[in-house]
Amino acid sequence: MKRAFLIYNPVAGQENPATILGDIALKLSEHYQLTVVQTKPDVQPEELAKQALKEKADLIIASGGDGTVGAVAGVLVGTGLPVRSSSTMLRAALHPTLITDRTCPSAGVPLGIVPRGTANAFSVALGIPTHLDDPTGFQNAAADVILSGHTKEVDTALVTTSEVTDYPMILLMGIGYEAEMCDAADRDLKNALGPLAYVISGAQKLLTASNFKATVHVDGETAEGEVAAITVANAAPPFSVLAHGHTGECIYDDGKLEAIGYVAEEGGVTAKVSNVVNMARLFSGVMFSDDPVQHEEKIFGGRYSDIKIECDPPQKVVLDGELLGTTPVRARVLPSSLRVLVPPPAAPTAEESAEVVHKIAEQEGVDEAVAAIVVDKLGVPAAAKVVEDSQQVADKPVVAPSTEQSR
Ligand SMILES: Nc1ncnc2c1ncn2[C@@H]1O[C@H](COP(=O)(O)OP(=O)(O)OP(=O)(O)O)[C@@H](O)[C@H]1O
Repeated sequence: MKRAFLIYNPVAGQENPATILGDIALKLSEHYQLTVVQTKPDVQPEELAKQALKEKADLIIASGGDGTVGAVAGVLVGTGLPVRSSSTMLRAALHPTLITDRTCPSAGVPLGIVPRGTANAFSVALGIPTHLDDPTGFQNAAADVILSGHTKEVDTALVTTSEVTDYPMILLMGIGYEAEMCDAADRDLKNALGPLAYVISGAQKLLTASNFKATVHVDGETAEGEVAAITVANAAPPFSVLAHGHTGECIYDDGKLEAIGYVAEEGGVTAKVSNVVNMARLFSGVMFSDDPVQHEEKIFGGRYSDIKIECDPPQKVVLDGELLGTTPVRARVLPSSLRVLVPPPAAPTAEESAEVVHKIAEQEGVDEAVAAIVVDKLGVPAAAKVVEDSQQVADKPVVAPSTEQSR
């Protein structure tokens, strides 16, 4: 029987861990030789995860908030072979400065997650069910994801501040307003209010928020400016609006980090109030509103693999919801470095299958019966991807060689 370790933080979230984890442990024990261990104020998840690896764990499950999940994930990053998949090798070849020894640590021992925290941002970003999705069926849903064995390789990053070197990041780091907000949302406030704690602490911080000068070095280029907040994100749930940048998408498996700065308006008290009100909406308002947030002119940023940020005056850095240290800070992406158990994709419906068969038949000029055999062999998702890729090639504007030459 394979060995699984369940590492849980008893003080995370608002629910009783025994109720949730008892059922899940029972279900997992039917398939794994399961060891359940609990974090303590002086026994951190990293230590327990390292011990589990020493004991030849085939699977490590983290249960708690993003702090616990991130700490266990950090130990699992790169537990596979130095360079594994062809895409990782390709990225290593394209970005030789990314990792100094020119190898990418690859995903190895898979990470299972039983989200029991306040925000569970990593689980939400990856589509892993949380108790907020389904309070009654949560135990079953969480165990089913783990038992499905379906994994996804995701990027992570290493973050270095004045105080720590190469600290693993799974979600995002915040500098400025967001860092102050997370720092102020303490355990008692989170216990009492849940996710609302971040909104309350955010509101408190609005009163004292101030702008700062930032110098940002990204993939060999440098930019400078006055900002109120900077976010560097690897993965982010939809409600972390700023982390999604101006593209509206934070992609956790593209080998890049989404860096985004909130540009502070020049001016006096009115401008400052307008800044902080906008930030409040960006960070928290969307949790309670369906209104789209208009933030296009307020932000700058892009996707990078290596980001260095210096601030004047130095700013707090919050990483994955916990205070990490102060600027200067550097974040480097580690592409495809963590394997996570996620829900398997939903089986395609009969209509979806028929549509793909129809498109392949049309595109390739073959009979639908022949197309159906191809779709059956490839599987519907892979066949749909073939159709999509050929469509993209067909849609690309073609520049005639004669036009090029005549310029
Ligand atoms: N047994 C324990 N007793 C007290 N504190 C603990 C214990 N185990 C872990 N911690 C602390 O819990 C924090 C991590 O909490 P975690 O992120 O898992 O949950 P959360 O704060 O409820 O969730 P979220 O990050 O979503 O707000 C760390 O600061 C860690 O030191």
